[in-house]
Amino acid sequence: MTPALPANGHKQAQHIDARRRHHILVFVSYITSLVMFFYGVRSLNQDSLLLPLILFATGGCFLLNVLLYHLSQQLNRACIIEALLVGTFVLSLVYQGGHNNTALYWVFPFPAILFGLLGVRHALASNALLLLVLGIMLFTPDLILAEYKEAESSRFLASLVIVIIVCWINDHYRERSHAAMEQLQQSKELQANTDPLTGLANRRFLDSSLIPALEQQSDELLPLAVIMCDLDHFKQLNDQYGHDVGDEVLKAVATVFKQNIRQQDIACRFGGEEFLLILPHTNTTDAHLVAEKIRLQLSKERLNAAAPDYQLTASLGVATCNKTTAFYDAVKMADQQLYQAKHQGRNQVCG
Ligand SMILES: Nc1nc2c(ncn2[C@@H]2O[C@H](COP(=O)(O)OP(=O)(O)OP(=O)(O)O)[C@@H](O)[C@H]2O)c(=O)[nH]1
Repeated sequence: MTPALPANGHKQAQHIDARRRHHILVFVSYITSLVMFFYGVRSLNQDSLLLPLILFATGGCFLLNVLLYHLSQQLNRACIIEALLVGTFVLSLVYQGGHNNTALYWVFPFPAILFGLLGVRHALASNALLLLVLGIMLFTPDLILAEYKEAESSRFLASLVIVIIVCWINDHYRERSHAAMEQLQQSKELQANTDPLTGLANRRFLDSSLIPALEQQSDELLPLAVIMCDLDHFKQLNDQYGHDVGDEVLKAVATVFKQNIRQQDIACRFGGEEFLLILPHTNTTDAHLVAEKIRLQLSKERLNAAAPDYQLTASLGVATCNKTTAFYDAVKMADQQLYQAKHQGRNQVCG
């Protein structure tokens, strides 16, 4: 298996994006309710109570939504409710006309707010819907209380379309550039964690990905078995047939690992001709069986053409780790078992 485990960069990017939406939600909620209450009080001396009612009710809803969000931390739900409130407020304000018929001026910030709260696709759809309903309201004067001049309505709608398109282009390319940067970061991380010769994980992978994963998902990974595997008399192969043949054998060994471990297991090139197999949710007995199977498969590898006199074998040491913090202790133990296997004559499994 090639290194994969947790995508740290992806999680970090998601966290930053959630902070962005959090700040938009909180800012819009408090500032909108403040403005609503201010204009609500100012419009109390009008003949009709409709405007103060719209302003107080919407201000109250914005405030309630943000308070519920602070309690529940349900960002998605709060953003959807906020978007619905924004839509309802815009439509009711345009319907009524607002203070001195200034309702249309207040509509302009809302396309950007919808993009900030909902993400590009949903924001584009809701802005299009808002635009459609506003268009119907403005060009069917009988439907609304307020009176807008035709020239005012058409220019308002034209400039609103421009605002929506600019917001859409901006957010679309912001999302795309973030996705491209994240992909680049992930491929760099993968490259840094991969041994170029065998394509297996390298030692850096253990610290950068496995240890954090062990801390975050210990229930899914523990007990974790480790198998340390070292090829026997590899120096002799190099000396007799050259480094290139040695490299080909290392690649063949990596293939044997990939073919004999599960999807969730990790094969890591630990040193020159030393490999570490990491088997999540595996006890010592099962790990021993896997080690034995791999030992047998390696000894069956035929290198006749490349190295006719060399019989590939390996010595393996097995240990298990039951605690997140004890991973390197288990590696050390597996290494001691490997030393024991070498000492007892090689081509065997200990531990
Ligand atoms: N071809 C090749 N050889 C490597 C690579 N990395 C390490 N080696 C060789 O692996 C050999 C390891 O030799 P030793 O540590 O003496 O071990 P050994 O000959 O396998 O003997 P035992 O482990 O005791 O059975 C050395 O000759 C290293 O040069 C590599 O990337 N490619």
